[in-house]
Amino acid sequence: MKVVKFGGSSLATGEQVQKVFNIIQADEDRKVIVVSAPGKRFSGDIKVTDLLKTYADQTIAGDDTTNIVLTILDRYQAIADFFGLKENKIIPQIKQTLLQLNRVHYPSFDHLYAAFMGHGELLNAQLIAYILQEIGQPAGFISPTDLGMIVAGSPRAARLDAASYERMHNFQYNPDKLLIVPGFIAYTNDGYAATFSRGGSDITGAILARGLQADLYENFTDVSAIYAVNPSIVPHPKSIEKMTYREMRELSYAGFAVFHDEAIIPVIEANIPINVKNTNDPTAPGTLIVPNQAITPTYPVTGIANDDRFAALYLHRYLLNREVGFTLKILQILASYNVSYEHMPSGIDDMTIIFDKSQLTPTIKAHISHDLYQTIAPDELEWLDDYAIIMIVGEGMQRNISTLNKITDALAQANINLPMVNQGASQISTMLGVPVDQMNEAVKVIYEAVF
Ligand SMILES: Nc1ncnc2c1ncn2[C@@H]1O[C@H](COP(=O)(O)OP(=O)(O)O)[C@@H](O)[C@H]1O
Ligand SMILES: N[C@@H](CC(=O)OP(=O)(O)O)C(=O)O
Repeated sequence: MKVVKFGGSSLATGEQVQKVFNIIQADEDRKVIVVSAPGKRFSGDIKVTDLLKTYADQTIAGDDTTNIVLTILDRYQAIADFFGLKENKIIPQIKQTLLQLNRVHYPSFDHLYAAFMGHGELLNAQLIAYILQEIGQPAGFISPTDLGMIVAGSPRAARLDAASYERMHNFQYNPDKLLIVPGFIAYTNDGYAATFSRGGSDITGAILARGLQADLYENFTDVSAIYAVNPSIVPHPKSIEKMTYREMRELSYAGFAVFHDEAIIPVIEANIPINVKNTNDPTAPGTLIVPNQAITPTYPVTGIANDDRFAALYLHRYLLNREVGFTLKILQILASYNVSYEHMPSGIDDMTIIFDKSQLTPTIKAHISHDLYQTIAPDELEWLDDYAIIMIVGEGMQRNISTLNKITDALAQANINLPMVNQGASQISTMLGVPVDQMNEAVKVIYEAVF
């Protein structure tokens, strides 16, 4: 049995949904279908999830929401119209649900955002199940809760409740009927809606693949393979035919937006391969992501990812290495402001702490600086706001120490600053810190040097 996830780009229009139906019908092992909300139809378009965020913003602000509700409804209506469902029950039902969203009391704004934004997937799954039934394909909408999936934690970055897998294992599905499941949204034990982090339909698919014991997790998107580098930076890059879970996890963490980094974890635990495929070119083999030991690398480097969502704090103090508890004091300060860090490369007299910059407001940074001066009295403290990370990843790098030389030489020749180099403990990745304005150039230079 295969769990198959279709991303927002695969469900943006009626034409795209028709391609999805063709794919489902072409393989009878495709039984559990996880759907995202309708995505962008063209460059510059707005995803339904983002329209729902605007609806939530306007609701909180007490603004008139008539237009935004109609804009969202139009996206579903256009898909229904493509299938000729002029007189139907589903569109009025979708409208009712959308209008109802801002009449409910939510315990917090985060709960409100999760409920509004998660409805993009919920309504799309209901619409798709309805259309399939109308065209004579046995299919039914099913809520994640009814499959046994319960989440906890923050409403907009939910975590799976560990007991969910046991419930999912006991779920009996009818092999004659397709299950249409909304991605991204799930519910807590108290019945509140929560979502995974953005792009989280991939996570729903991975959890269901493990929970329902699938043989394969297919992830359909709008590219024919995962490329060795972001195709918007290097045109027509090399495709990756096969890669390991840990390569994918490192690359998706550092910017390969095509697959959510958290979505690797459930499938790793159950050893289920992932096949990333193209809805617009479904016979292309795509990229296969497999257990770590299942690959003999042919190239040292598999992929180069880049992301500019970071900020760094540079701290210098002589004899830092001699002071017991120095790092502990820093971490206590960060924890007191509820700030987590991503990486902390250090030397004998200095260290750099790298953060996801979405956590850092000017006030939080000022408080952290103040507390650090009071507690550890650094000789130098500097915030680097525009900090990008480039992650060079490959199982083959363990046996190829010359790769790093090639990269640093090429960057030096291109006059690119390299304030940080960090070799991951797994030895399959090297992380470089570069200024944001040199990131794209650095990625091109590295790609040329290693491929
Ligand atoms: N290394 C990469 N390989 C392939 N696609 C990439 C890569 N890095 C970024 N992308 C982008 O990821 C996009 C697909 O992800 P996403 O927009 O989340 O799709 P979906 O709508 O199917 O969920 C591609 O269109 C491409 O622009
Ligand atoms: N629709 C949600 C979840 C998701 O996974 O979407 P997509 O498949 O379009 O990346 C989001 O935009 O975050």
